[in-house]
Amino acid sequence: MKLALLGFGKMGKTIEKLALSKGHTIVYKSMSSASEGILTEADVAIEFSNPESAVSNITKCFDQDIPVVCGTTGWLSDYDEVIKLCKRRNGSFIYASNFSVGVNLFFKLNSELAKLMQPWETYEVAIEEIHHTEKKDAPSGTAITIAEGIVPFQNKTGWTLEEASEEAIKIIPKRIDDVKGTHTVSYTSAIDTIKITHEAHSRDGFAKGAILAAEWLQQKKGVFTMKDVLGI
Ligand SMILES: NC(=O)C1=CN([C@@H]2O[C@H](COP(=O)(O)OP(=O)(O)OC[C@H]3O[C@@H](n4cnc5c(N)ncnc54)[C@H](O)[C@@H]3O)[C@@H](O)[C@H]2O)C=CC1
Ligand SMILES: O=C(O)C1=N[C@H](C(=O)O)C[C@H](O)C1
Repeated sequence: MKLALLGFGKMGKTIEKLALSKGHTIVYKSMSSASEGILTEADVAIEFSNPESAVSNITKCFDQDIPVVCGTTGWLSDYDEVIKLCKRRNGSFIYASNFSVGVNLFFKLNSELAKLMQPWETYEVAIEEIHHTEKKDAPSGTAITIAEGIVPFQNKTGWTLEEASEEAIKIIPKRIDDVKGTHTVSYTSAIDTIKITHEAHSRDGFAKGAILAAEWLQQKKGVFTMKDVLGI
């Protein structure tokens, strides 16, 4: 498969390494205004840039009829517009706040736990996310997806970075050195705490999942998620 990498930082470089080892080729790379290669030669584009650049990069791919796998977080206020555009252009698109298989299994576990905890009202749910100090957005996209998985079962309507309320789940973002990504969901009562944690040991899981999504998306039309890719 011929890949375009839109964004060539920590994730772009990890994806390049693992894609080459699977026999794929990189025909285009972009780092802000600088780019090398020809975008239209790509079978699929993988977009990991920053919250300000994601929408214009995705649009550029739709304009040139190139399927897009997007992992950039922090741009979701524009998600509905991007989906409408994808449908208008008959494009191909997958966004995931986290492409790692482990985190996608964790999302399922999180929803199951939220369902199990539903009748036990003395427990207060909270989410903690820890990432490296270069991370631009807070809370992490993954923490937002985790909150969305809890909301239907815990009589909440959303999340907050402030104090927890009747309606909102508290998310606590922490930034520490080179932490790759650790997410913990806790249910705390006066008596005890129940916790589940996913801890990424490297960026390889995110990159492998994004490549798997690109392989899956090639030749397909429409808007998909990692649930479609993994069949879970
Ligand atoms: N969905 C997932 O599984 C994961 C998502 N992420 C997200 O991916 C994004 C990138 O993460 P990192 O690679 O760690 O960041 P990074 O800061 O190391 O790399 C971003 C790169 O994008 C480049 N860039 C800036 N403007 C650009 C533009 N207009 N077009 C193309 N490239 C541009 C920068 O020069 C930089 O090299 C972040 O939003 C992060 O939260 C990170 C890891 C996993
Ligand atoms: O910026 C990162 O590094 C990560 N970002 C994603 C997020 O915001 O959830 C995924 C992963 O946790 C690493």
